[in-house]
Amino acid sequence: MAAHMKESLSIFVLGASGDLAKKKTYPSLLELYLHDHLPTHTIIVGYARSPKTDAEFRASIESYLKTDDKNKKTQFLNMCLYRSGGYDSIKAMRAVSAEMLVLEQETGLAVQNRLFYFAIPPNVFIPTGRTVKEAAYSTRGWNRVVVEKPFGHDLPSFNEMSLGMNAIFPEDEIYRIDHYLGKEMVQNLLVLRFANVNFEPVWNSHHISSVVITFKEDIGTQGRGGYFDSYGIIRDVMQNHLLQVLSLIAMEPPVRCAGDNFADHVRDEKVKLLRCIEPITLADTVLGQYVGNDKEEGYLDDKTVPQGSVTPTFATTVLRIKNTRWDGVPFIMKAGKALNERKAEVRIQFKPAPGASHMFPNIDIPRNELVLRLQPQEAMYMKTNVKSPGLNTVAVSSELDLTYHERYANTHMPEAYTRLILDVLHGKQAAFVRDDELRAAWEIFTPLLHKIEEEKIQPLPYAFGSRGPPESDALVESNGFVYHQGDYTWAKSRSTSHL
Ligand SMILES: NC(=O)C1=CN([C@@H]2O[C@H](COP(=O)(O)OP(=O)(O)OC[C@H]3O[C@@H](n4cnc5c(N)ncnc54)[C@H](OP(=O)(O)O)[C@@H]3O)[C@@H](O)[C@H]2O)C=CC1
Ligand SMILES: O=C1O[C@H](COP(=O)(O)O)[C@@H](O)[C@H](O)[C@H]1O
Repeated sequence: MAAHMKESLSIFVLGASGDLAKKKTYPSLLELYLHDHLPTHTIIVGYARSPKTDAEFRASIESYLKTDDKNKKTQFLNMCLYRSGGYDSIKAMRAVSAEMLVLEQETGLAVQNRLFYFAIPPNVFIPTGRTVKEAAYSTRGWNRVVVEKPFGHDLPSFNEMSLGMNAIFPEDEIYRIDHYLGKEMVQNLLVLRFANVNFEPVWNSHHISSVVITFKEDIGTQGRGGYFDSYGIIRDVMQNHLLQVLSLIAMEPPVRCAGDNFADHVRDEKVKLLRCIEPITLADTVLGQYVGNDKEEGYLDDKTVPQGSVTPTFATTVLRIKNTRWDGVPFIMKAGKALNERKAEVRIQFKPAPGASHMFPNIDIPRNELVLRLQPQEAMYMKTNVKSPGLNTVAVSSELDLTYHERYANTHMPEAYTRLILDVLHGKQAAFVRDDELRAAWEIFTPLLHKIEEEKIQPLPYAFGSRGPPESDALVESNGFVYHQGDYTWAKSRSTSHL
């Protein structure tokens, strides 16, 4: 019998009535179901405070479940139950657990695994954790708990949460999701760096002049300003998603990148790297907040944002890694909402080719850049200088280009959450964040966050739909990034630029 038929699985989605559950958790569970990654005997029980019948709950998630296969969608919805109760109610949770036990026992399978997905706000993690542990843990299989950010607000609050969670669950049962670790290009980083001969020799301060990690959204807070305002862009994406990407770009080679028990090899290297990063300073940071125009409202126009808020919706900051490989190479993070485009990318800019300016006098030769575009449309391209084809002898900036949707046109690209939930089912922790990683991450960001908040630093205004405050480009430029003003355009548009 295949392994996934020998064990039953009960998935408890705590906070099932909320936004995250609807938009991410259930659609990813459906994706796993459609691709036959859920055990044959799977039950999904949603749990939250609001009372709803199964039918009402199914109706509330139905429109978020995207598939053309109506039969499968109905079958999936029939697997989804819903029960209500308080997050600290042992009695209510026990009743749900007893009901699940009956269904598990009906399968006749001896191994009964349980996954608890915490799609709930962090202030109820600990009471929920206690309730689940006491009232719903399986005694006949594994138990795994998936938790979502934010993992604290700063170092002291993280330490408090970590103490509370660690008193309930051992580390190998906790899966802290950072969904950026589930993105295709992020998952690709280990293979790209360590399974190729060409990158590792130049992956250091001798050849790389700067690394820019960019996150841009072209929408504002859209009524979610209440949540966003107490976090700001630094906590929302930099301290977690972008720092995870940075860690994988910059860490030393792990002992193993695949096979059994490799998770801690990778996570050990990430922690080691994070501990070499100096706390960020305000002098190395530009903060911005978007203002509206005739079409779009500004941040302060969002009714859910407190009047006069100085929360940054944009930030550029420089991280300095003090180790043998990277000393002197600025790692620049840029992130913002309400900008000119939606994009997440890593841009590794190389130093000028030695002697090139002497050999090609009066020619402005752009820097080589390796660009890893995480979204939209995954791509990896190396901006490379070549002679223009034909009789002409001028140089052109071109690219060695791997565009995923062209090269892997028929490959299914799962959602980040889908890959990560599948890893949980397989007990793989490499793409989840360990407790000590988070502590090291907060150590880098907390002094800056406290300074911004204590001194109420006023962010610079930038227009909705712009590239952010111009002071950001000045900071990036002063850290050695060279923006080539030429007219390079991607070959797709069938034009090239002459140097
Ligand atoms: N396979 C593919 O899909 C490929 C696509 N392309 C496309 O071709 C286009 C050009 O690519 P590329 O040259 O890599 O990217 P861009 O020209 O968009 O950006 C280059 C870098 O310069 C920064 N920048 C942009 N404008 C300025 C400015 N005025 N001052 C200072 N810095 C600036 C950008 O920052 P910021 O992001 O903050 O604006 C970015 O870091 C892009 O649309 C790219 O997606 C190229 C190659 C392959
Ligand atoms: O965690 C978050 O991420 C999203 C961006 O995720 P993406 O996969 O669409 O890039 C961001 O919009 C949100 O503010 C933040 O909390």
